[in-house]
Amino acid sequence: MTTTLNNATLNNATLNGAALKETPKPIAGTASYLDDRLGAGSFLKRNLRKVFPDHWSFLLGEIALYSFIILLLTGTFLTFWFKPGMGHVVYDGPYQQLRGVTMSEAYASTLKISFEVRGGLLMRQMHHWAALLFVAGMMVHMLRVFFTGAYRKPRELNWIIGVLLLTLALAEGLTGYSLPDDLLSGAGLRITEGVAISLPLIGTYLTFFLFGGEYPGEDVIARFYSLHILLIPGILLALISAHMILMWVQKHTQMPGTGRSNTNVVGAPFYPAFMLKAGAYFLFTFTAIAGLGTFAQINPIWLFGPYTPSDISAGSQPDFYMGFLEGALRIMPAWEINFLGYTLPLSVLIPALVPMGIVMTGLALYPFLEQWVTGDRREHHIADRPRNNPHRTSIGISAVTFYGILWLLGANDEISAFFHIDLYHTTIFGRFAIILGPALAYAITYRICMGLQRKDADVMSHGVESGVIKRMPNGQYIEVHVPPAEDIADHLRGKALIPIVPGEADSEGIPPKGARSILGKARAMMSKKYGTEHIPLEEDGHGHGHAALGPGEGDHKEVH
Ligand code: HEM
Ligand code: HEM
Repeated sequence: MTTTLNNATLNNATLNGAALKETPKPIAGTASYLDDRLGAGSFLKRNLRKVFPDHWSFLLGEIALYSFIILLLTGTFLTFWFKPGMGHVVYDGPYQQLRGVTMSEAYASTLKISFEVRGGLLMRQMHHWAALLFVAGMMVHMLRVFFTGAYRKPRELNWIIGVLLLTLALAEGLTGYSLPDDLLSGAGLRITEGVAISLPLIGTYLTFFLFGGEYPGEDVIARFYSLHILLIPGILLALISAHMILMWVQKHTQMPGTGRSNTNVVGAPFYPAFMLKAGAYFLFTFTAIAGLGTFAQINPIWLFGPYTPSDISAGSQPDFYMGFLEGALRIMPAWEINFLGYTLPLSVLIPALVPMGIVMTGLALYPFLEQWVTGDRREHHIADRPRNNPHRTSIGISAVTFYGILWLLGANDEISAFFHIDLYHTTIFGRFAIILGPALAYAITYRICMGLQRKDADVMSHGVESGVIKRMPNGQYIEVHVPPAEDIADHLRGKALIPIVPGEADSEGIPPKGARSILGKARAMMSKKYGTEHIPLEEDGHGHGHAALGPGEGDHKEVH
C-alpha cells in the first residue's frame, strides 16, 4: 500500500475535521513512515477517530489498568534483587535489630531491597500500594458496570473476562504477599495451608504438592514466585488485552442523554481528546501511587520479623481484598463432622468455599440469570441509571453488604480492642449481621430507588421549583415550577422499561412454552416482580405553580 497517512488522510479521520487539521509534523511524519512499512494508514484512520463517551465513572476501569502497568514496572524492578529461596542465612545487613538472626533468603533479600538497594523501599512500597489500588479500582469498576447494567448483551463475555480478572488478581495478591516470608505473610500462608488441607479427598495431596512436603517445606516461596511473576501476570496481561479489544470492538456504553441512542455513540474522538485525557490520567494515577509509596509506610516487614511457624503476632490482618475470607473464618462456629470415617472441618471448609463461591459464581452468572428472568435478548448500549432497575440495584447492594460485613469481621479483634467490646460479642454480632444485613440493605435500597424514581417522575410531570413565589388574586401563594433543563430531561427520558416474560396464556388460550412447569411459574413470577416495579414518566411539558400556602395564610408572611 502506497497511500501515506498524510495530513489530508488524518483530517478525514476526525469527526469534525478540526481536531487533526493541525497535525504536528513529527506525528504526520511518523504516521507516514509506519504506513509505508506496515500499511497502518487505514487501521489508524478507522481507529483514531473512534468516539468515546464520557462519564466520570468510566475512569474507574482506567485506574485498574494504569495500576497494573505500574505493578509490572515496579515488580520487574523488584525481581532484580528478590531471591525466592527458603535456604537459611544469618542476617548481617545494616538493620541492627535483626543482626545475627537466622532467616530465609527471601526475607533477607526483601530486607536488602528495603535498606540497601537504592530506591528499593520506594519500589516495594509503590508495588504494594499499586496492588491495593489495582484490586480496589477493579472492584469499584465492576460495581459501576453492574449497577449500570453494562454487562448486558453484547458485553456478557467481557463481564466473564472481568470475573476471571478479579479472581486472578486475588491469587496474584496472595502469592505476592507471601513472597517476603515475614511473620505476617507466613500467617497468611498458614491459613492458605489450613484451607487447602481441609478440602475433602484432594486436600492432603494438594498441600504436599504446593509446599513440597510437610508445611512449611522448602519450596513454597519459589513456587509462589513463579506463579506471581510469570504465570498469573501473563494470563492477566492476555485477559486485560482481550478485555480492552472487546471493549473497543463492541464500543463503550453511554449514559442516557441528549441525542444518545442504542445505535450511536456521542463523545470525543480517541485522538486527540481521549488520548490526552488517558495520558494525563495515567500520570495522575502514577503520581498518587508514587506519593503513597513515598509518604505512607506499608508492610514494614522488618518490624514483623522472619517467619517461624510457631509464632503469630496480635492484630495480624491480610491485605484488604482477602479480608472477606478472613472474616468468614472468624465468624464460623467450630463445626466438624465425621463422614465415613473422614473428618470434615466445616469450620474451615464452609468459610473458605462458600463466600468465594457465592461471590464469584453469583457474579459470573448474574448477566445470564437476569436475561433468563426478563427474557431480554436485545442489545444494550445505553447504560441504566441504578434507580431505574431497583431490584438489580438492591441485589447489588445486598451483595456489597454481605461482602462488607465479612470484611469488617476480618478485623473483629481490632474492632473489639478499639471500641472495648468483648471479642465474642463482635463474633456473635457478625453471625446475625451476615444474615440480616443483606436483607435489610435490600429493603432500604429498594425504597430509595423507588423514591428516586418518583422524584424523577415528579420532575418530568411538574417541573422543578424555580424559587419564584407568586401571590394569586385570591391571596394564595404558589411557587412557580419550570420545566427541567433539556439535558436533564433527556437524561431522565433515557429510562428503559424492563421487559417481562409472558406468564399467562395468550388470547387463544395457548400458554407460553414451559410456562406450566414449576420453573416456568417461578420465572414468570420473578420476571413480573423484576420488571413491573417501575414508575412511568409522564411529561407535562410546562411548569406550573404549586400551592405553597393556603388563602389568607400567607398574607402576613414574608416569602423570599
Ligand atoms: C498484577 C498484579 C500484582 C499484584 C496484585 C502484586 C502484589 C504483590 C504484593 C502484595 C507483594 C508484597 C509486597 C511487599 O512485600 O510489600 C508483591 C511482591 C512482589 N511482587 Fe508483585 N504483584 C503483582 C504483579 C507483579 C509482577 C508483574 C511482578 C514481576 C514482574 C511482581 C514481582 C514481585 C516481587 C519480586 C515481589 C517480592 C518483593 C518484595 O516483597 O519486596 N509482582 N507483589
Ligand atoms: C484487571 C482488571 C480490569 C481492567 C484493567 C479493566 C479495564 C476496563 C476499562 C479501561 C474499561 C473501559 C472504561 C470503563 O468502563 O471503565 C472496561 C470496561 C468494561 N469492564 Fe473492565 N477492567 C477490569 C476488570 C473488570 C471486571 C472485574 C469486570 C466485571 C466483572 C469488568 C467488566 C467490564 C465491562 C462489562 C466493560 C464494558 C463496560 C461498558 O461498555 O460500559 N472489568 N474495563
